[in-house]
Amino acid sequence: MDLQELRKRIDSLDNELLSLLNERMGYVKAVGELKRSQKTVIYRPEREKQILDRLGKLNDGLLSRSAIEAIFLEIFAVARNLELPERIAYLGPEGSFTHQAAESRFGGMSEYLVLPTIHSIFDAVETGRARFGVVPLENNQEGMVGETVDLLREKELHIAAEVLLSIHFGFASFNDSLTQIRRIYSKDIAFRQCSTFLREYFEDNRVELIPVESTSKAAKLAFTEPESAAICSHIAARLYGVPVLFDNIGNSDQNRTRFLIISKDFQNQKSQADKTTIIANLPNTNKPGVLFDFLKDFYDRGINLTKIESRPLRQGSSFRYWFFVEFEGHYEDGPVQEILKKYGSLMKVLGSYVRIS
Ligand SMILES: C=C(O[C@@H]1C=C(C(=O)O)C=C[C@H]1O)C(=O)O
Repeated sequence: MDLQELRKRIDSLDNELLSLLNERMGYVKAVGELKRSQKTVIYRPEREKQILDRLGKLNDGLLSRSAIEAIFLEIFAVARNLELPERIAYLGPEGSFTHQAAESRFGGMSEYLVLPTIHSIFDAVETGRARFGVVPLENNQEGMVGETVDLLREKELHIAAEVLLSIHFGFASFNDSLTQIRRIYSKDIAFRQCSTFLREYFEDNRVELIPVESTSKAAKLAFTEPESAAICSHIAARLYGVPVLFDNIGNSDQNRTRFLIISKDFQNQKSQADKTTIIANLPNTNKPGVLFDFLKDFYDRGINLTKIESRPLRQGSSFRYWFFVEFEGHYEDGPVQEILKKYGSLMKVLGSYVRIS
């Protein structure tokens, strides 16, 4: 087949794809109307996961699983926008890893609200300025983002979904010679994650490491200030046009961050593989074994705990704690319900959502 013929066939398939996509959107619109009349939520991550799993199994062509996901996640995002355009708030500025996480789920066409702090994202979702918020929860090298965890306990919001993102840092600057650099901007967590690189290249040195709220703000500062550099995402360096001098400078190339999509709603149905997040205020007794008993409740029911983290209660000058707990399963599962009933109001369920591995 010559080029002309190949392109003719591609054109004809594109025509079919377009008409099929429009037909699909017709059904999506009808689903949207049903949801509106039943006052249920638009975003159903568990249904999207089911579609991706089914297509992944069905697929025997040239497309990889991640290619199918990329294409269909964009189709879902466009579909949801057609059902009801929903604004999404994320931790900015543009080009942050949180931006990347938000786009991976809500696509390039959604309306985004870019906010400067995690707190402001919770506020935007709480007041309805945004339907969803995207916030970082934990990094697999550094642990939890305290502000997110504490706000999850404080506010009446829920977790709709989780997103996992590989974090690759670059070193960006207009100065080609490292000796000209006096200041390096980044998030404090990123300085720690790139400590080996910093020690190796700025060992003797007189550089100042200046923490800022986000790595994209760091890129912006590296763009405006001479004698400066940023440790930031590629997407941020590109956004501000700062050349990346060294790529992938993290101590570990297994560096991943887990983000949460928060919303007011709490309606995810069960999928094949769910995770549940709860806040556990354990009974305030001085008796030994309170935490042990709680953990045993999970062990006895064969529920796999995936995380337990203590956080300070901040009650006077005491050293007392509450627990951020995650486990496999849905909050409606019988054994989970037994535990929740046993502890009553001491437990707060933040959400059950599709587990991403
Ligand atoms: C159409 C729906 O709404 C949204 C869009 C989906 C889609 O495009 O297939 C799937 C789930 C929802 O996030 C639905 O719930 O079925």
